[in-house]
Amino acid sequence: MSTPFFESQELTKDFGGLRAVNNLSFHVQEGEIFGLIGPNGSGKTTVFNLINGYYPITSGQIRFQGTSLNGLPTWKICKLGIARTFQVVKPLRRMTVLENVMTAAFNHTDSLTKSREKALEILEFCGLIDRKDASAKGLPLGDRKRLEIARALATEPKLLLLDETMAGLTPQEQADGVKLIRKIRDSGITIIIVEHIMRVIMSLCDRILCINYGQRIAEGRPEEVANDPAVIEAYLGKD
Ligand SMILES: Nc1ncnc2c1ncn2[C@@H]1O[C@H](COP(=O)(O)OP(=O)(O)OP(=O)(O)O)[C@@H](O)[C@H]1O
Repeated sequence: MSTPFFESQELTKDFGGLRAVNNLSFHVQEGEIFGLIGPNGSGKTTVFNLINGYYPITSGQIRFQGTSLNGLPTWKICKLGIARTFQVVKPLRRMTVLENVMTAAFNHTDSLTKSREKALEILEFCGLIDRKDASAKGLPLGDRKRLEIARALATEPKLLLLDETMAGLTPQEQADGVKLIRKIRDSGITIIIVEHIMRVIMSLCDRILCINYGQRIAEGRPEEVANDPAVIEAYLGKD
């Protein structure tokens, strides 16, 4: 059997007495958009924090292109080709949009010229080029979310973890966001996306894993997961 592009095996995370992620196994194929959904507090962001090394794993394994990520620091995981965005976006406020993206581009180069070239290319790709000289602190939310994605892309990931990039956006901004995410995948980057907006998840994902209390409750194609009684119960309750 060939090595999976990304795999989590029996992943578990305890915060004291709270088991936030419980024996969670899944894999992602290269080129997929893979959705991770579940009610509030079900463990989605914690899974991202384990993948990118922000929290140590309690037990289990995470492998990326055959390499174990267990125990690696976040910067090494980023160098291996995994980038993420954060639910609450925090750009470097005193820098411009371009400078923000340049700092991320230094992941692969020491050259100012090359980081600038890379950042300009990414800003063009993300539809932010007209904002390049704007201060990051004054950006409206839609642009701040795009900047967050641009900064992640500038690290040149093979796998991108998107954490609620659509929250708080207008329907038009969401539609533009969906287009951008498809364009990112079409450029050869595999995506795991955490998102509460079901319209977005259903239209984007090849496969979806739904978790509750840190445990798998369903996995499959979007329509299969959306119609799964365990998923409906987790979101809406039993009655
Ligand atoms: N650093 C931490 N210390 C203690 N408990 C934590 C910590 N981080 C998360 N938790 C707990 O772990 C559980 C899972 O939280 P997590 O943020 O991963 O859920 P989530 O599915 O991303 O939620 P949401 O959809 O609301 O963002 C929750 O009960 C949360 O309170």
